[in-house]
Amino acid sequence: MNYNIAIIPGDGIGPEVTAQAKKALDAVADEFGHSFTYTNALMGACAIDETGNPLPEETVDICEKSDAILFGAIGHPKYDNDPSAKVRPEQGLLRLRKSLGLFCNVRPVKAYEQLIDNSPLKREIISGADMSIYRELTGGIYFGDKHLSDDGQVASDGCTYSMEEISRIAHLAFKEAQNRRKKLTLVDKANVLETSRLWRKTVSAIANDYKEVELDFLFVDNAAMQMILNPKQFDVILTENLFGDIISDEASVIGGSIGLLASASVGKENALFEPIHGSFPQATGKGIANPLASILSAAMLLRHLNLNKEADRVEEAVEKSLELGFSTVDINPKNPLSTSKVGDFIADYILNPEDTNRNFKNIHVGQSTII
Ligand SMILES: NC(=O)c1ccc[n+]([C@@H]2O[C@H](COP(=O)([O-])OP(=O)(O)OC[C@H]3O[C@@H](n4cnc5c(N)ncnc54)[C@H](O)[C@@H]3O)[C@@H](O)[C@H]2O)c1
Ligand SMILES: CC(C)[C@H](C(=O)O)[C@@H](O)C(=O)O
Ligand SMILES: [Mg+2]
Repeated sequence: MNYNIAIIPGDGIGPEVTAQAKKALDAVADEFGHSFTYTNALMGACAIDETGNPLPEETVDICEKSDAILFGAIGHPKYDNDPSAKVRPEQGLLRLRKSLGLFCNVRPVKAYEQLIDNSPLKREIISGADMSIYRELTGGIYFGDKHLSDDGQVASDGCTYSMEEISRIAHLAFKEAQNRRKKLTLVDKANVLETSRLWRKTVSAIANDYKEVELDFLFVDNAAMQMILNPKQFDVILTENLFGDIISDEASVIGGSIGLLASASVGKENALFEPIHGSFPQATGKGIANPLASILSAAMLLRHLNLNKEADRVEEAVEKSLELGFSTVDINPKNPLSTSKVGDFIADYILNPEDTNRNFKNIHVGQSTII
C-alpha cells in the first residue's frame, strides 16, 4: 500500500536527522513491501529566508493531504538572539500545530538498559523508569493574548483553557494509562493558577469513567523534583502545554540524551511526528546529532498508520544500535559514529535483522567517522 508522507526537515540539524528517519522508512518499505511517497515542505527559518513566512500556505496544504507528517526541528540563533524580531521560526511550528488541531503531544520516556551507566543519574534511580508524557499542545499560555506596552516596559501572555480542551486530551491520557500501569498523574499549579484548578476539576470528573486508573496530582515544582528523585513513580503524566514542554526536556536526562526522545502530535484529522529536541544550531552540518529521536518518531508514525510490526522492527534496530554502541557522541563519547552512519546501521538492521554475522558493510566504526 502507498502512504503519503509530508516531510518538514526545518533548520539546523533538522534536515540531517530527518534524512536518517527517511532511510529507516525506505528500508521498511523495501522489507515489508510498502511504498511511501514523500513531499518535502518548508517551515521555520529556512521558510522565512525563502518566502518571508515561517509557515507557507503550501506547507499546510501538503500536510493536510498527507497520511502522516515527519518533522525535524526549527530555530536559528539569529532569531533567538533578537527579542524584537516580529517574524520568528517557532511561529511556523506553533501555527502548524494550531491549524492542524494537533492538541495531543505524546512523549514517551524510558531508561534504556544499555545506557543506564551513561546517565548523570544513579542506576538505582533510573533503572526501570518508563513513562509517557501527555502534553496539551494547542492551548494555554502559548496561544493566549500577548501584549507589549507602547513604551516597551510591560509585557503579558495570557493563559486560557476550556473544559473541552482539557477533556479531549484527558480521555486520551486515561486510555493510555488503562493500557499501561494504570496510573495517571496530573501535573499542574492548582495552588496558584485558576486554569490549573479547572484542569483538576475536569480531570477528577473524567476519572469516574476510568475507575481502574489511579489518579494523583502533583504541583509542577514538586513534579520537577520528583522526576529526578524518583522517576519510576510515573506511568502517564498529563499536563498543560508549558509545563509539558519543560518537564519533558528534564525527563530526557533519564533516557540518556534528548537525542533519543521522540514524540507524536495528534489531532482529529492529522498527525505529526517530531523529536522533542530543537535545531541544535551548534551541531549543524557536523554529523554529530543523534538521529534516534527522529528515527523513533518515524516508528511512532508507522504505529499511527497501523504498521505495528514495521514499527517494532525500527525500535528493535534502535535497541540493537544502543547495545552495540553504534551511537553518536552524546551517548558514545569514546567511539562515536556519525549521524549518517547510525542511520545506515538502522536501515541495514531493518533489512537484515537475522544477519548475526553481518559485516556492517556500510558501517565504519572509529573516531575517524565522527564528522
Ligand atoms: N521542536 C522544535 O523544532 C524545537 C524544540 C526545541 C527548541 N527549538 C529551537 O531550537 C533552537 C535551539 O534551542 P535549544 O538550544 O534550547 O535546544 P536544542 O534542543 O536544540 O539543544 C539543546 C541541547 O540538547 C542537546 N541536543 C539537542 N538535540 C540533540 C541531538 N539530536 N543529538 C544530541 N544532542 C542533542 C545538545 O546538547 C544541545 O546543546 C532554538 O531556536 C529553539 O527555539 C526547536
Ligand atoms: C520550538 C518550540 C516552539 C517548541 C515548544 O515549546 O513547543 C519546542 O520546545 C518543543 O518542545 O516542541
Ligand atoms: Mg521543547
